[in-house]
Amino acid sequence: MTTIQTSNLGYPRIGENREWKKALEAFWKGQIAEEELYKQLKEMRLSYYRKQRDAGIDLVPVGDFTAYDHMLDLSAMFGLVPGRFPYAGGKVDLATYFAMARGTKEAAACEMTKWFNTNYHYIVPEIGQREPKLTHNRPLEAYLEAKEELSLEGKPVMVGPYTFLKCAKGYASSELQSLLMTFAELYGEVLKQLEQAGVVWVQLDEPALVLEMEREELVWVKAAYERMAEAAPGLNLILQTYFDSVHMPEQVFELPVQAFGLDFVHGRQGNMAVLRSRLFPQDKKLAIGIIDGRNIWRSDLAADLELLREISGYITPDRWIIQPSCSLLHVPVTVKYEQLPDPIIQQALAFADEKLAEVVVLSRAYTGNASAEEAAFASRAALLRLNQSPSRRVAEVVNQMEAIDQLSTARTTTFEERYQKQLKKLQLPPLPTTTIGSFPQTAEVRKARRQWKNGQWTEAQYQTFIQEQIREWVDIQENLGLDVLVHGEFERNDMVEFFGERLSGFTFTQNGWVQSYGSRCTKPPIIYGDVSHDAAMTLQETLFARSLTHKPIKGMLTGPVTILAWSFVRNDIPERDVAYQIALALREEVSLLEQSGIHIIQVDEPAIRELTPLKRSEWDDYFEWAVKAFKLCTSHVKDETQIHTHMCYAEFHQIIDVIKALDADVISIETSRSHGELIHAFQEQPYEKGIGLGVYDIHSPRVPEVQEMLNIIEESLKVLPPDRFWVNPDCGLKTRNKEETAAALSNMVQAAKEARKQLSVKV
Ligand SMILES: Nc1nc2c(c(=O)[nH]1)N[C@@H](CNc1ccc(C(=O)N[C@@H](CCC(=O)N[C@@H](CCC(=O)N[C@@H](CCC(=O)O)C(=O)O)C(=O)O)C(=O)O)cc1)CN2
Ligand code: MET
Ligand SMILES: [Zn+2]
Repeated sequence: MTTIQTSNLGYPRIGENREWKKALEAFWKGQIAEEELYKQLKEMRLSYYRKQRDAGIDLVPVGDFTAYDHMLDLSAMFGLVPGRFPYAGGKVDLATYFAMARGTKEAAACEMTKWFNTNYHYIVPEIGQREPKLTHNRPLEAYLEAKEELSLEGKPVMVGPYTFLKCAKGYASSELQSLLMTFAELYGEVLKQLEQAGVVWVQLDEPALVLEMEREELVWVKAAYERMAEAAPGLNLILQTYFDSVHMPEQVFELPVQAFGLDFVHGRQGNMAVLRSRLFPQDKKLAIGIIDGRNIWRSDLAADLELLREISGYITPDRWIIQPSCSLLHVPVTVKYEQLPDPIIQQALAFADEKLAEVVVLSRAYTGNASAEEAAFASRAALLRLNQSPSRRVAEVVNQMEAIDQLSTARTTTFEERYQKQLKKLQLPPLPTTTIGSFPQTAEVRKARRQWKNGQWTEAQYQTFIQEQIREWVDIQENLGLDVLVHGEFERNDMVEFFGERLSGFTFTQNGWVQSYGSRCTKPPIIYGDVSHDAAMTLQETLFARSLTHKPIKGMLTGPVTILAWSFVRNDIPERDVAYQIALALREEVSLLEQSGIHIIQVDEPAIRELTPLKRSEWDDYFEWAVKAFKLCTSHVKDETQIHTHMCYAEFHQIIDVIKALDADVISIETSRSHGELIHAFQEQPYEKGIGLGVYDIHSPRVPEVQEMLNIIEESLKVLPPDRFWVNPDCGLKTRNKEETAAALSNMVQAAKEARKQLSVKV
């Protein structure tokens, strides 16, 4: 039998010990120079290539590595520098590149948004401000470097023109067709140069082809790909889709490329149906995404072998490329240094490096290699041990879940009625000001936590330290004149990991970091078993804050859907059931806060939009359980208790109905980077409950002027009810420093006061 080609779609940038993050942040702080940054980045890049090659991967991706984000790399390569940044043309320099990502004093950063249904955020390309041009050939540089330094025949990777444009903003949908042709020329030039350099395979990522697109668009996509194929007729193109099954397979398979990459993990049902209907063209290669690039569990390789056997009935193995389902960007680097408390869980894990090993084992096992076959059965045994582990099932939780329909999922009074009662109790001014929860997680705070976790600090020392932080920031908030205060979340390493650490059913890695945006990483907890509430999680800090002030303190919880979305989740039961389990646990925490006299409780659900299925036809089912989960933990409170929620990075206009269905008394949403679009949405669909539109971007170190925020408030009040409008930043302030935060909040309170004056004049 022939050997089967193996491939990888993309490798994590951050490094085994987050070297990448550390290098970038050192550069931004001025601790290392540009040259040193480049040197370190190059070392990392080459070491990742070596690792992948040594693992036995035939097609090692090049060009996926970045200094911030792969979409921003494309914008820069095409000279798409927004007009507000100075730019003289030519290759975009590093300062401009980072300015687009992070903003400067003079110019606001580019918008950042979720990459499909992941917790990765990309920098949104802005079309129409500067003429697109090919300023340099980035994939070519990466290819040549790998060839020269390592004699590696790399596979250049980039997002394809359709997905690039679908993820961009600044143009009307009527312009898509002509833009596709403009970009086809530019991509064509890139590909031509790659062909001339001797490149064999190029991967063009087109995850947007899994969305339910218009048929017409695919006609345009075809024209664009024909143009690109003409430019580089000798090149082999892999059209790569992921995160779900291709939407219009018949049309997609007509595109002039040499291979199609399909996701057989997250789009298994749809993509297998495509193969079974014999739609896959026999003269193309099939890149089989079979190892899950989105979760950390080992693959059941014995089951994968069975699937491959079925696939061989539709397309012969000499035409296969075996690979992960998507880029490994979404999983941590290696299990090698992990020591989880439960060996059964430890043995069931596979991060990026282990997944590449799985890809190779699978291709060898399929072609009859005995030790690979053995390894395939060992993986099944490891997963079986996990599934049968008694820690997975907790009788009490099972019983609770069975009785779940008896619990309330709706508040007893209408919004109008209870909001009046709440206002009376809370005595707030019009346009009340608040924040989203977290205050700066300074180096000092992180160091304190590390010392406590290492045992260098006692529990008491750490608690005292946290109390000092809370005290300092309650004072600051009072002095600034904010209306609803928070304790600041200093005790939390992360809004999800923190709750995971206090609930049952979760376990943790030491170093399982994943990039979320730019240099920011998260360490998603692992939900391996039934989830339940053990003891109060937030009472101590919240009540301490309350003891320091007469102003209302808002209790802060992370919602069930977000805890689910930002954890690595067991896959032996439906996600919905895990969400309900978390909801039941949070319901208890909400009760504890309420019983302790906390009258405002915020349950953050920033990930509710992220988890929506990519196919709209599956939305209703998802929203039904997502909304139910939220209501399970919030609807049982008294009328006087005000429930807040918060969301960020969402295309809210698509989910306003869902936001309404949550029935939260107040919602705060991020808007500053995409304000206009949202205002427009509220014009069309009025929103009647309490709402705070973020008046400033917290992801940028830039301190906004009073007038800017006043403008946003004024604009918002044209479409939203002034008696229910709140003033707040876009999101939590944990990534900012103290000075920026205090200065920005001071301006925000000022802006709210100005707006109140204008309001009283009008009234
Ligand atoms: N899970 C999650 N997803 C999210 C968000 C979020 O808040 N959480 N927000 C949105 C945006 N994404 C974000 C993701 C990460 C961060 C972030 O601030 N991450 C921190 C890490 C946070 C953390 O877990 N910190 C830990 C560990 C910190 C750490 O690195 N400690 C050092 C030591 C530090 C020292 O001694 O100074 C070490 O272990 O080596 C802690 O505080 O305890 C970072 O990358 O810098 C912010 C936003 C969307 N998705
Ligand atoms: N309460 C959280 C915070 O302020 C909400 C963040 S949403 C990503 O950090
Ligand atoms: Zn947020």
